[in-house]
Amino acid sequence: MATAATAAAAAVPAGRHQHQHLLGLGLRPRPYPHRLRLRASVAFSSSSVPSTSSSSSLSPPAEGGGRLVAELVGVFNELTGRMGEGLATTSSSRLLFRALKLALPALREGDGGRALTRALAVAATLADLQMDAEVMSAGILRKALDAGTISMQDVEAQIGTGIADLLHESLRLKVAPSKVDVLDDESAGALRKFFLSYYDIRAVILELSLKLDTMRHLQYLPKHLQRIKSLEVMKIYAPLAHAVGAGNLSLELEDLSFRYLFPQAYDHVDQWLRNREAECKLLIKAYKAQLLQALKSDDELNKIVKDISIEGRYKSRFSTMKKLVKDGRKPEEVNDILGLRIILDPRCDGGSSDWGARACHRTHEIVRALLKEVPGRTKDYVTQPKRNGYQSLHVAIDVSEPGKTRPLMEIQIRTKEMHRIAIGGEASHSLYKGGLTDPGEGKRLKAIMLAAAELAALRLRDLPASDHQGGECKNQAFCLLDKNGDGRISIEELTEVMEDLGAEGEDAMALMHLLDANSDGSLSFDEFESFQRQVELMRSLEDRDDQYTKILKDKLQTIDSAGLIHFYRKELGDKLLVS
Ligand SMILES: Nc1nc2c(ncn2[C@@H]2O[C@H](COP(=O)(O)OP(=O)(O)OP(=O)(O)O)[C@@H](O)[C@H]2O)c(=O)[nH]1
Ligand SMILES: Nc1ncnc2c1ncn2[C@@H]1O[C@H](COP(=O)(O)OP(=O)(O)OP(=O)(O)O)[C@@H](O)[C@H]1O
Ligand SMILES: [Ca+2]
Ligand SMILES: [Ca+2]
Repeated sequence: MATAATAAAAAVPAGRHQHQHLLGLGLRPRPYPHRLRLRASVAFSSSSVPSTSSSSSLSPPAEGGGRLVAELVGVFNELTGRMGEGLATTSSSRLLFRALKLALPALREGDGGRALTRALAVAATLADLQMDAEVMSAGILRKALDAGTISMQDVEAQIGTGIADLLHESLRLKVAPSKVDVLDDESAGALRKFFLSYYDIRAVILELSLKLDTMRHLQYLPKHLQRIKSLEVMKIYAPLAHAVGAGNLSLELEDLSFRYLFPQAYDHVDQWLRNREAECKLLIKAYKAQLLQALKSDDELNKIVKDISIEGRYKSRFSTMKKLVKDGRKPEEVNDILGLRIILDPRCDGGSSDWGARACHRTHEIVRALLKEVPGRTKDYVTQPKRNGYQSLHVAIDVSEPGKTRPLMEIQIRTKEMHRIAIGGEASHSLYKGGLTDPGEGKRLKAIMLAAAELAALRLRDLPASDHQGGECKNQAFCLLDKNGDGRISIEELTEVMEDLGAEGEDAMALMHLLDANSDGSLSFDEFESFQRQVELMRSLEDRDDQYTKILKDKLQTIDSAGLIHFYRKELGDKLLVS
């Protein structure tokens, strides 16, 4: 309903500052298809140091070698902060630190300065996919290997055979598609199955992340290669990503290849979706908040469920295009451009499925009372499950206002158990969209993934333990630099890491001089932490500047069309308050 939408938009906690920086380094988890922006280097020009940071411990570190250490520490913190819970253990961090020390100097010069940024973005993609440090390190090292700046012997000697094996496996995968002459549906399907059956699943995921990197930089390749690579991605890698459960990665891969394969159609769909995107995303957020509040305050529903969550999404370019060509509908007739999914947790699971059905139907009543349901487009797969076992209740909602037509919104209502089946069971999304046809195959795939994860955990356990035996490490970067574990970073320890990074020995002296606030010739924990804070500050400043520019641009674009000027003012005002 028109007024409900506007009121709900205004009710969203708009000004809440979104800086959930991971260790303050300017990177926060972002869902695809947003690009990751990882800076390869930190700018330490004195002009970017804020006037408030004039104390000696916050003065800028030395150029050259100091900058390299700052970069190593910054990147290391950023990546470990991004890793899934429990994955950044001490031994896995050591591995990542070693890989970064080997790869950073090798990548810094490559590809006009882009090589390092790209390698780090690959590692960040892998972290978002919950991969461990071994796979992330392999991602970074693969980019250095591809650039020809390090050899497999370097990896084996300096990092270890576990990663070298993973890299060998990923290099074997890389050439597999070229062994198939004709990429028709049949051979593409066979190739996808081949990947899943014969390769370490972690190498498959690594290859997918590298493909995403290639696709994000396709503009640098000649046109014919753009087409060939896009076709490969569309036929093999995007469905493969669906099949391994990396749904968001798959959507971005699809959209990128769609863009290069069918530029005109892409432009058409892209423009249509882009024109509505900012407003629709705000509406998704607003309806989500409004619905959650209404559902949580309904007594009858509360008797049946103990928890309610809602997910929202805006439809991707390629997925929309498929709907348009399927039966020639217009974009405004596609009923799930905006999507919400309500997931209910009934108080009584188990035996009586009746609780789940009752919860879904009560939720449907509340939705109906609040929003404008499009007649004849409701599908109740809760009462009548699909043959594959899929259960969910779907309604289409008209979110237009007088004089302002908008795309339709789909609301899916399901219980946690129904959701589990839709995601991983026999009605799984990978079967529904990922090109797998046999349910048994889905199960086997899951088993392979679990086994691979277990193996990875074992391998990491076998790595030599940290030098800091026993004691808890409060700051992983500090502990890795303080090799002898005496609680201070000595000039010898600093020189060693700087030489590994390709800097001169004297640079270590210069950096020590800058950071050693009490001039006792070594870096204490506190001195190191203030250095780290400075690295973080630099990164977040750059990021914030970009962010403000973007916010302003977005807001100015949408203010007229959405008529939500007060909402924007409030949001923008609050954001600018944070300095
Ligand atoms: N995981 C999974 N999701 C499904 C399945 N069937 C439907 N869905 C989800 O439910 C949505 C709507 O499906 P339906 O209600 O069958 O509608 P449709 O025929 O695809 O779309 P319209 O013709 O536009 O109404 C899909 O877009 C999926 O998100 C299934 O078997 N498994
Ligand atoms: N109504 C919805 N609310 C929240 N998430 C949704 C909704 N519909 C789909 N999704 C999720 O969004 C992602 C992209 O789905 P997409 O819209 O491309 O396909 P789909 O809806 O699953 O299938 P179809 O192409 O048949 O519509 C998937 O992870 C899917 O589970
Ligand atoms: Ca859909
Ligand atoms: Ca020491």
